[in-house]
Amino acid sequence: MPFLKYADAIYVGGEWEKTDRREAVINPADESLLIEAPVGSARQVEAAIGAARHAFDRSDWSHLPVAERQKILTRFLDALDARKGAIVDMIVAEAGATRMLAEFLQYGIPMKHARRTVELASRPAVTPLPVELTPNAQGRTTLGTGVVSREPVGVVAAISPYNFPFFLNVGKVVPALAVGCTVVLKPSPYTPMEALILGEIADEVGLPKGVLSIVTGDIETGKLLTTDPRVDLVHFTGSDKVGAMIQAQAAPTLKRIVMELGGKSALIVRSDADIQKAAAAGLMGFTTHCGQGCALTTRHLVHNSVRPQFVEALKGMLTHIRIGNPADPAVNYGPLIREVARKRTEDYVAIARDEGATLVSGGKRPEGLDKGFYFEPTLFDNVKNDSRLAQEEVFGPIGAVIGFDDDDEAIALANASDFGLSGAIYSADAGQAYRMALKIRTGGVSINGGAGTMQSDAPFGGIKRSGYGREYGEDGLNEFTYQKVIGFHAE
Ligand SMILES: NC(=O)c1ccc[n+]([C@@H]2O[C@H](COP(=O)([O-])OP(=O)(O)OC[C@H]3O[C@@H](n4cnc5c(N)ncnc54)[C@H](O)[C@@H]3O)[C@@H](O)[C@H]2O)c1
Ligand SMILES: C[N+](C)(C)CC=O
Repeated sequence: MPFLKYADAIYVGGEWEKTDRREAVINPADESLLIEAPVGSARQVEAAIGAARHAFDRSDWSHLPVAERQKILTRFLDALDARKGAIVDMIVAEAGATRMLAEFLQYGIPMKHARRTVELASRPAVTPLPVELTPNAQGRTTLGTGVVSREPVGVVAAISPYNFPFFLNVGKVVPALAVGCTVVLKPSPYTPMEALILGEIADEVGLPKGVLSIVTGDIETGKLLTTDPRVDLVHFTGSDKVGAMIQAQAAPTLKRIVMELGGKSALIVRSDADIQKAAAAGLMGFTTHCGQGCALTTRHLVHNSVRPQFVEALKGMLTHIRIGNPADPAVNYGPLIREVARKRTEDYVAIARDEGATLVSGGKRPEGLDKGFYFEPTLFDNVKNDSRLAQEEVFGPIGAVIGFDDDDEAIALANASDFGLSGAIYSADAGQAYRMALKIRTGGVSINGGAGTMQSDAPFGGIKRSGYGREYGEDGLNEFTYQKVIGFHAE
């Protein structure tokens, strides 16, 4: 399938450069070869950083009037929309997302966020300080005032994971460029195409050379980007384990970092909840993208009085799952990304059984699907919150049902996690759900199916091992800036 114009080259400083190394990228649905993707060399990665540094320091991008950057970025987003069909096909083939997920969540939402980000870039970048009268050394009063100016932080190394590749690449590149930063983007080696296509679009719309480079590779490329003194900010999305490595790698050069990491979020179902709606949310919480979502609610905390109904309802809904090749529009549940992820999920089934949890449904490779990295949606009941299944991020399709007896216990269980990314509450008493949401230590909580952090103006991010910093909305934009005070003096 000819997804890319330059499938054998990476985008360095505005030029397409062939690489010495190539690595196979396979389709997780059938293990077929998609492309022999280019892998950047250390020299090429260093050249991309150099080009970004030069483009930033020359200042013609960061000092452009914001309206000019907005025009270029709107052309950039329009050009992406013109290739939407091909990009959606790419996400289906490379990330294994079902067609519907690829179209609406993996493509549609980030494009909506990106257009809003471009609009928000014209927020006032300079705000006045109030006038202040201060006695000086001679006892005379001086007039203190000035402005606070938001400046682009500089060169950004954007590092993204495989599960929502287009979403997260666009979510890093667009706000960084909108405020005047320059960017070197490194995607996951499993999903390089959703990044390389951004280079083609940059070329097409005439983004100045060096403002955006796309380099490919894995750990070595990532290490170069996070240790090079010419990089000012690392904007990382991925696992907490790699996040911790990056924090250490970036420490000697004291880089700023934004970390969007993993989660083990709780769905709380109160006794007065609409059980059908809560079970539908529970289903989405571990089956969406085969469980490969950071903000999914994989821990289902259910009031013991309604737990049997919840589990039954969920079990019934699982019968509507159509597993198969996600390119087929009738399929609503695809594969995991690689065999290592499939095997890890299988291992957690064994761990959960050893821990005494009750297997309700799933637990193995689906029959008749021997090629591809498929795993049945798997539900466990009677899970203990301090078990490994409840505490560790599986990043595969396993839901864990845990009982509780009152709201305080539900809040305590939700918070008894090293992660703190998202959460959800179902209850007929929205006021009580809101009071509970205020006590839950995560970056966001959705009540009765509210859009929560998936809105374009809502800051997205976590606390604890889910990371720090925010994406999207004004706070997301501000992560790519620093504040400078310019003071005036008048006698
Ligand atoms: N919070 C969020 O917004 C969010 C969104 C999507 C995924 N995630 C998380 O991402 C993880 C799944 O994605 P993954 O398996 O691709 O993550 P990962 O952490 O294994 O890899 C992420 C990226 O880091 C790179 N990398 C690996 N080692 C590196 C190093 N030492 N230095 C620099 N870069 C390095 C990888 O090549 C990849 O591009 C899950 O934990 C998931 O929760 C978080
Ligand atoms: C990108 N997002 C937040 C939709 C899903 C994370 O894996």
